[in-house]
Amino acid sequence: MSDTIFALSSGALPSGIAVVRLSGPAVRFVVETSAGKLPKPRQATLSALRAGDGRVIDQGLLLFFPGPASFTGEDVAEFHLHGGRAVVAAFLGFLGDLPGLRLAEAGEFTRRAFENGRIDLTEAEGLGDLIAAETEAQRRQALRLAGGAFRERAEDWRRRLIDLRAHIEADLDFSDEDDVPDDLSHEVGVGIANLRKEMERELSAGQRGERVRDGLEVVVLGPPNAGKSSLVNALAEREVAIVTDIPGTTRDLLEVRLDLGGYAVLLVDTAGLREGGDVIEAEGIRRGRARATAADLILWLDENGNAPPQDVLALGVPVMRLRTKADLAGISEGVKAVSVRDRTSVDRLLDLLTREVASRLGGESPLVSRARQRDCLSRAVAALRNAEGKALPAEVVADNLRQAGDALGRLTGRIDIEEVLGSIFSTFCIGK
Ligand SMILES: Nc1nc2c(c(=O)[nH]1)N(C=O)[C@@H](CNc1ccc(C(=O)N[C@@H](CCC(=O)O)C(=O)O)cc1)CN2
Ligand SMILES: Nc1nc2c(ncn2[C@@H]2O[C@H](COP(=O)(O)OP(=O)(O)OP(=O)(O)O)[C@@H](O)[C@H]2O)c(=O)[nH]1
Repeated sequence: MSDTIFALSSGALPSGIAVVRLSGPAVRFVVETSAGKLPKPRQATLSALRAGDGRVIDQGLLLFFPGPASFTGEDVAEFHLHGGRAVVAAFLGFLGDLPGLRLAEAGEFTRRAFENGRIDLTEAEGLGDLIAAETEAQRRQALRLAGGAFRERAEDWRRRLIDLRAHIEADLDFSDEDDVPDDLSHEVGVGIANLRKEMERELSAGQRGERVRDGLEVVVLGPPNAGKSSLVNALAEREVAIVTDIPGTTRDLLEVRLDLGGYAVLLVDTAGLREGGDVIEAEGIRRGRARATAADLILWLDENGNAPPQDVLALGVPVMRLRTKADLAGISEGVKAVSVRDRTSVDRLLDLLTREVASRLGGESPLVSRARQRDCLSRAVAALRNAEGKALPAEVVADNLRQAGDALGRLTGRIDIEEVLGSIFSTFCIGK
């Protein structure tokens, strides 16, 4: 029999209310011990909540969700206590002393929901993302995933794969007659190609999905003293980076998270690019370049409005050029100018960046939003491609369709994923 797990599911103490959640076979016993009796299922009930020795810990609301129609599929209870440290400590102490009860690990409630078939792995990932979401686009995307949009899609694909395999079986049965198989194999070929195209569309939308989830990476590059750190501070509206008039001040990479119009952006300040300087600075420059290689956008800053050097352009990353310290010189043509001494110019730049980010990441929330999902779907697509070759033996086609189905099975967690579960759920909060 599994343990009964419990955790403080609400946030930092003290708080107005604190929610302690439990799941498992001992829940009925715990509720009866603490509240005296089981309340009506799913109805908030006010009760004196007692410790094992009968002393009242708090007056709180209690909810009981009998399994299997609960979030985890097991009996679940929630105690809504006053969010004082001593209240919560006393209550958790009471629970910890009961036999068969232990504190939940990170994500363990959701893991049980998954293991009991209440949700699939993409929904679990969506719930994790929903709790981690910091921007509107992240929230929308996570809610769609948590609501089962990807699961439904994957289930539809899987049903169609099974149908196609059934057609092929029929094809094999007809193999001694010459007229029927042609029609069937044409139908099967079209079915496979359609599936593959739909999956490819989701994969390509998923590039956006991963950027929405992880944040679009914008790396600030430019010569020493160009005003990079000053601009990063101005964009972030706080003093995150050290600013001095000494060239070579910034040595390590500095990351700032921005919310631009509901999209997460990771702004990375780097060491000014130059020859010479000490080993620390040189390492900083190396890191800046390396980071820029994988960036989504480079902001190239130069106080004279000069273009970036060839090796920066050669990275193949889109570059936005900015002339800094615009308060010091006249208007320059062609290059956008900004001064941290002129808030209007910084706000204009923020608007410009927001439009750029929105145009890249906007649109309906994609289903694919992390590498694991992309890998599974890519494998399914690869298997379908292998099934599409001309004049392949039916057995080979069928085997590739089976492999595509297995890849979808790993996506939704239906098969063979024990080793990835730990890494997925360990990033969750305790109590989720
Ligand atoms: N107090 C509280 N608020 C919460 C949660 C919770 O567990 N407790 N949630 C937790 O994540 C979210 C809501 N999600 C939930 C999802 C499923 C079930 C549940 O019991 N499902 C049953 C019955 C559904 C029904 O009555 O229609 C089921 O799926 O069979 C409960 C909450 C957000 N807010
Ligand atoms: N007048 C004026 N001075 C600025 C502006 N932006 C930055 N500065 C000054 O330029 C100097 C260098 O600024 P930083 O932001 O440290 O430049 P950086 O590019 O990060 O420098 P490194 O770390 O050396 O690469 C500081 O003295 C800033 O106060 C601006 O818009 N106008």
